[in-house]
Amino acid sequence: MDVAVGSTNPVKIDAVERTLERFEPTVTAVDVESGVPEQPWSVEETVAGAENRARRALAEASADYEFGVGLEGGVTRFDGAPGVTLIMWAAVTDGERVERGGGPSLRLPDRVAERLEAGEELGPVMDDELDTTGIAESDGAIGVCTDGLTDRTTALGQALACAFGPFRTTQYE
Ligand SMILES: O=P(O)(O)OP(=O)(O)OP(=O)(O)OC[C@H]1O[C@@H](n2cnc3c(O)ncnc32)[C@H](O)[C@@H]1O
Ligand SMILES: [Mg+2]
Repeated sequence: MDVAVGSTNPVKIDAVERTLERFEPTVTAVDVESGVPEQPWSVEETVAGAENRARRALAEASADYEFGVGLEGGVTRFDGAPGVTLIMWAAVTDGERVERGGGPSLRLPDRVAERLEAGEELGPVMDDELDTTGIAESDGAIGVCTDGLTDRTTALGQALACAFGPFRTTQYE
């Protein structure tokens, strides 16, 4: 099974390889535009980014690729939940159908939220606050903020499972 992923972030490639392991996929990174701002600020923008990445990755891969996958991180304010919440969405397409799945979500620390409100991007803000380099390409904000109870690879993998699963089961027929 050949899968084209619309990102070159190693954490996203890893999430796809690990989650789809039982299908022994060949996973290829395709550098595509998400078509949304670098820091999506709503569910709508985040889902659209995932979908654009999935469609564009499959379109740019060679013809024998079966699935395009898009993973997108975003932030939003949810009615009924305080603060700014980190969200992540996955999209999978086989070229016709598109399925979407959400990942875990988590309230960001207030000092991080304030900088995002001021227009900054989560990855660089986390690196600055934590004195790390490329945290978005390893444990991610979700790894740091959960004290390692989960990490970005696992969290993105959950979103992918929810978007990919419907292609494998007969429940939606
Ligand atoms: O190369 P791409 O695929 O764009 O990878 P990315 O890390 O930039 O990932 P996204 O564009 O999907 O995420 C949008 C922004 O949110 C940041 N982000 C999302 N989840 C994160 C996490 O868990 N930790 C740190 N930054 C995160 C990310 O670095 C971007 O600034
Ligand atoms: Mg990005």
